[in-house]
Amino acid sequence: MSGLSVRYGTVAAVSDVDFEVPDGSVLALLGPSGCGKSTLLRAVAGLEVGTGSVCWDGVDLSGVPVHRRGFGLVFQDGQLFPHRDVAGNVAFGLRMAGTPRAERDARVGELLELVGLGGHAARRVGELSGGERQRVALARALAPRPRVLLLDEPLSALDRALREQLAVDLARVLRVSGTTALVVTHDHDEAFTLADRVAVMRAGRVRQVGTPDEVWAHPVDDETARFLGCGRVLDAAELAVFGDPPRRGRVGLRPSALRVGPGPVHGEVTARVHRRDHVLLVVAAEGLGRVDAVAGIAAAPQVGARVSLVLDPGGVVPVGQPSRVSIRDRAIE
Ligand SMILES: Nc1ncnc2c1ncn2[C@@H]1O[C@H](COP(=O)(O)OP(=O)(O)OP(=O)(O)O)[C@@H](O)[C@H]1O
Repeated sequence: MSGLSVRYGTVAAVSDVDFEVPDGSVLALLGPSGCGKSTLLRAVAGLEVGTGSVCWDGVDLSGVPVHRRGFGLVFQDGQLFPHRDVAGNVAFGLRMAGTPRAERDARVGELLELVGLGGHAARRVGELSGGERQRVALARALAPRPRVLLLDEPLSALDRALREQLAVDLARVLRVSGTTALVVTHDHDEAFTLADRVAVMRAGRVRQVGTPDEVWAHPVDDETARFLGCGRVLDAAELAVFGDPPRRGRVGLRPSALRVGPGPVHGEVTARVHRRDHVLLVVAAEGLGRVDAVAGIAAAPQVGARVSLVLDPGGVVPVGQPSRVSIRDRAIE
């Protein structure tokens, strides 16, 4: 994509986006609701017309209609054909392409195995669970061996536990099949599970592109850090209350950066919520203001309790464009 922009009337849904998706890799478009992810995906598919260009292997696709791009699409709700069984759905693209029957049947069997639905070929799609339906939608999209698979929030209609399981399965299926894919999601855990690289979007623009580790270790600005789950972004110098040597620049505090324990900072618990394996507290901390902190479930303090906080340096991430000096320092290290 280069200089890709899409407008709806006065709304600039996508603005001047440039990036490449290397062959065989998975890129996640990650960002809050309304930031332009789906519009960008639809422009790649050819469903929206914008300015700038979308190229495949150096060839501009602007005159190429949706069905001739060779791209597969998977949407949030699968959109299966209700009157066909599972095999009939998966075989659809192959039948349209005139693939001979024996080859079609073999490919359908192979894909159902790949998505964990071996033995379900003859089931009616109306009898499938939401997770099974999305697996069928994925197998159907992969069957004609698309050049690129475009997935728009493929798991968001499912409940959380199923979503996590299916994200791991989907990541495996994409790797095993060597599929080049663009995945839209608003869930950073999902993006980090699925993708080799993540493009973080905000207000129509791509703010940061990198591997999950790079993006997670060094968000490019305060809003990106907050979006990725840093409960608080502050000047590094403010952490001097923990007795650390003063640091420079901005830092983000991940949810686990502060924990209840014998530390130098004191405060009062103003809210608490149970997570799976810990309790997340909101603490009005002296010298720091409102911060998140974690406590073990067994001894988690109640709202109103006085607590002390310990800083885990592993939960503190630098925020902002890496400076030239720090890049050189790192290279020297
Ligand atoms: N058909 C349309 N007509 C007018 N405005 C639109 C249309 N589709 C999207 N928009 C606007 O374009 C912007 C980007 O929308 P888009 O659906 O791409 O965002 P998104 O990041 O995919 O959001 P979500 O995660 O909620 O699906 C939003 O401001 C939205 O209101």
